[in-house]
Amino acid sequence: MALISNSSNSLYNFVVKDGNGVKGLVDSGLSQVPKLYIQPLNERINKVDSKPCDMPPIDLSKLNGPEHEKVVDEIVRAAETLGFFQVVNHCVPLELLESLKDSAHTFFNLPPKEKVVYRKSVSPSLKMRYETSFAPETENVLEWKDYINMVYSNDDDALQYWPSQCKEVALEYLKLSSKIVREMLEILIGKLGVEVDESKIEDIFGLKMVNMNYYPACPNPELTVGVGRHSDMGTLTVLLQDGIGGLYVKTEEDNAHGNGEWLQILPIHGALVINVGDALQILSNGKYKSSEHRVMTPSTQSRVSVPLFTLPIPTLRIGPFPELVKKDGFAFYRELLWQDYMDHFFGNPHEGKKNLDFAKISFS
Ligand SMILES: O=C(O)CCC(=O)C(=O)O
Ligand SMILES: [Fe+2]
Repeated sequence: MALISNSSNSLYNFVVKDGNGVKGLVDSGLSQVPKLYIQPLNERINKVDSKPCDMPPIDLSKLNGPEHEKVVDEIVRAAETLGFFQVVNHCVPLELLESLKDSAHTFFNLPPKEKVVYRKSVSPSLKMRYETSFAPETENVLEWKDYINMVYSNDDDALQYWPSQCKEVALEYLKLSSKIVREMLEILIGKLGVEVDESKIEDIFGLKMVNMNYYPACPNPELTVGVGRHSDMGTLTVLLQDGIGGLYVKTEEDNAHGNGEWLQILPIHGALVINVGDALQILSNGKYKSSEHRVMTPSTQSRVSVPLFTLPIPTLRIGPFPELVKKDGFAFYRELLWQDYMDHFFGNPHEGKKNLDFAKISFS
């Protein structure tokens, strides 16, 4: 076991540079959270100030029956208000969801030397990265999370570069949950009343990546955050969370679901969480909401979650759909190259929905 001195610098090196992650820190026999992880008061998550989200999960199997229109309305309404909803009776088998959670635990329980080979600086491919926190180079306080990021380009690369502990299940999950994204996008874009051709829809969610997030149990969970306030950058995210809980979403002021409050997205066995990202908020000229969310650190058991992020392809120019701008009379967002938005997003620590300012048109 490595000895960690109290200096922030050597702690940073141990966790970030040497690739031991928060998991390595916890395994070193930590009884108190180091300063590097203590959040300022306004960023800490207080369970008492939040309530559970009471929106029932949406049954996707009903899209194929007489209640089709009702389910479509539920999806559209959820995307317009909270920007988050849960779905059940989807196409991803429950056994696959279980295997995904198991394989996430298996990967993060590997000894550090087997994980560090995937650090950005040494990984044989940028298609697989093992990281900790979100942007440790620019954050004053680190997030209590390790994760892997598996970017999809083709099956062969995925099977070559993604870790053996999870590559097959992650690939299967990516394919099946991409079908859900496609179906949701057809519904959501269809209801905007705009005509978008087939190839453009493909490009709008053509960049796909599966992450596995690992939040070790923390001795002082109330002082830390698992993930700080942020919105997802892309088009739609499909998220598998385990049964531990801790995902909180902020309602906008005067929202159907609350008034600037934090709601917990309670775990539902077999359900997947779907949420709108910044790209879809921009494309829909603000009609669909990319909500601010964050994750509380677990206290007794480690938590895992597995998001599929879908994003526009980097070479696509993204802006509100022209027919919508015509209908609305103005554009809330400028058109931009998607690669530029991604560079902006990854260059800054999490700070709520601030990234969207990069695309917003100022009316003052
Ligand atoms: O772990 C979770 O429940 C959510 C994680 C998340 O928001 C993200 O990875 O963007
Ligand atoms: Fe997120």
